[in-house]
Amino acid sequence: MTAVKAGMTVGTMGKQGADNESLCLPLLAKERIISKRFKRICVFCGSSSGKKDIFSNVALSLGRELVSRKVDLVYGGGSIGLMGQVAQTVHGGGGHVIGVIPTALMGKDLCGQTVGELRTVRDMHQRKAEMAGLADAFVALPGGYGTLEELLEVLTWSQLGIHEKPVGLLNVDGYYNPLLALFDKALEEGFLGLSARNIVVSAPTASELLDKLEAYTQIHDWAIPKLYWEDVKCFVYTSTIPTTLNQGKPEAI
Ligand SMILES: C/C(=C\CNc1ncnc2c1ncn2[C@@H]1O[C@H](COP(=O)(O)O)[C@@H](O)[C@H]1O)CO
Repeated sequence: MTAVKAGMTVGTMGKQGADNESLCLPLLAKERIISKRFKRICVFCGSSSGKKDIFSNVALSLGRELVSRKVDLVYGGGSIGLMGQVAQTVHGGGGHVIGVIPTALMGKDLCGQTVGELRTVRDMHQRKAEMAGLADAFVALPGGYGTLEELLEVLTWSQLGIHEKPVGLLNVDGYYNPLLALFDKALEEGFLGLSARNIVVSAPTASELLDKLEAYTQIHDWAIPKLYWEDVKCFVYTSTIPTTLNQGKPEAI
């Protein structure tokens, strides 16, 4: 049997085989769509909800989309703002949620009531390494400094060849247009190469963005020898952080 294709369903493949796509199509609306590529996606997003309803609406739709594609959520562990809305939607829909939170941010006053599996880490650096190592792709919803910092780090690491995981901007109501314009300016002024500019995938809706991320392949115009990055452990990853589920035993990812 060939690989599962985007939009193909497990039930469909079982009944008819993967090669007959035309017979599969009528079943798409009824059955769950399975992501062929991603087991977990890391979502960076605001610890606030923003002023417009559309930010929350798209956060909820991203959560539902992850559930329907059977993709687990990795995120910053808080239950406040858009972070909480995505996490509660995935958890409430039966999806698996992994929150990664520094000890200092734990506690209901700062991060709210968390859902799913919680991994506590030392600091913000360890958190980003943990989140990045766990995920197969990254999505940034609207957010502030924290979101932008997380986004720019995974973009930079992709540019340097440390990982090849797709990175997507959920450009809700044009929120990221100024940042995309700045990336275009950086390309125009010679601070970004074309292949680096093309790392950024963006779309206005969750389903469109996830479809684009599924189809993404990275094109390098130059290569850094892999060996050079051997010491960067976080993308070649085995977690040893005690979790609420493994009760302190190291867990191979
Ligand atoms: C100090 C404040 C809230 C702290 N609560 C947070 N809980 C969990 N994770 C957080 C929190 N604040 C930031 N993060 C991480 O950064 C991203 C959101 O930051 P933004 O500045 O709101 O965009 C998010 O992805 C988290 O990983 C009160 O300000």
